[in-house]
Amino acid sequence: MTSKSVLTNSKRLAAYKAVDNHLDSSTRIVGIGSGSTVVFVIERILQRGGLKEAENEKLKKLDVNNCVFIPTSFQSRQLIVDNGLNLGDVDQYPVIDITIDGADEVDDNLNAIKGGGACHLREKVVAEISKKFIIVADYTKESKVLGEKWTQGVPIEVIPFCYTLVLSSLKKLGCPSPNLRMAKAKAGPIITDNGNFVIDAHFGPLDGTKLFDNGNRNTPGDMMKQIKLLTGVVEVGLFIDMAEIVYIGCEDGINVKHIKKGE
Ligand SMILES: O=C[C@H](O)[C@H](O)[C@H](O)COP(=O)(O)O
Repeated sequence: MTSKSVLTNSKRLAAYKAVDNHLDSSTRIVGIGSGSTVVFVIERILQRGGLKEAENEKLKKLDVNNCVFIPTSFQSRQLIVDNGLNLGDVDQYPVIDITIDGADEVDDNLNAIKGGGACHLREKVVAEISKKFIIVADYTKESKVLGEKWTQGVPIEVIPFCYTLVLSSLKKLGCPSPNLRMAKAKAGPIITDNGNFVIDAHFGPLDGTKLFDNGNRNTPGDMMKQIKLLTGVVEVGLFIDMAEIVYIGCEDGINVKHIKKGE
């Protein structure tokens, strides 16, 4: 297997495991995260619903026609609609049974960096109203300290009018070179699903060794609060203490490990 297919396989393994362990006949309202790993969540849901063929497996059936799927981005909405699943929104379903989402980096305490695809605002809303929030990721995402592996920076959604102010506020907060995220096939910055910009701010490993004048430290939780308070910031891609369980597809292409709250 090439390293690319090992990676893809580990995403698939984690996604399948989460769907198999947590979606059953009582599941009704399902939040669908965004990104490349979530594609396999939908794939497994379709297999479990008998809408897509599964390889050599007798799968426990899922009554997908009785489920409603809540998207976290344009991409996840398309996944839901294109596959003929029932689409809902947070205003119709203010409480969600379970949400499965990807992450850019996850630590041992189940804190995560998200927003590599600029979807973290809606992802956070959906996660927050979910009774169960589950993360699925490949082995490259696991780390001891957030910021060790995802070095492109914490994604921060900002109001366009405020981006220069937020850039300078982030420098004052200790980020040497925050970047306005630029689009690849469009001139200028990327625009989120909410019409905003994204700034990526790398503060180094968020290991708690730095003490700010206000008594905060550079822990994921303190950084989340401090960044969120900056004028112009809409949402920060730090998900603190939100996930109940994280599934990580291993590099061997066979096993899936999990990290569970309280274990
Ligand atoms: O904004 C994007 C989301 O937070 C994704 O869930 C995250 O970037 C992980 O994506 P992927 O599964 O493609 O690594």
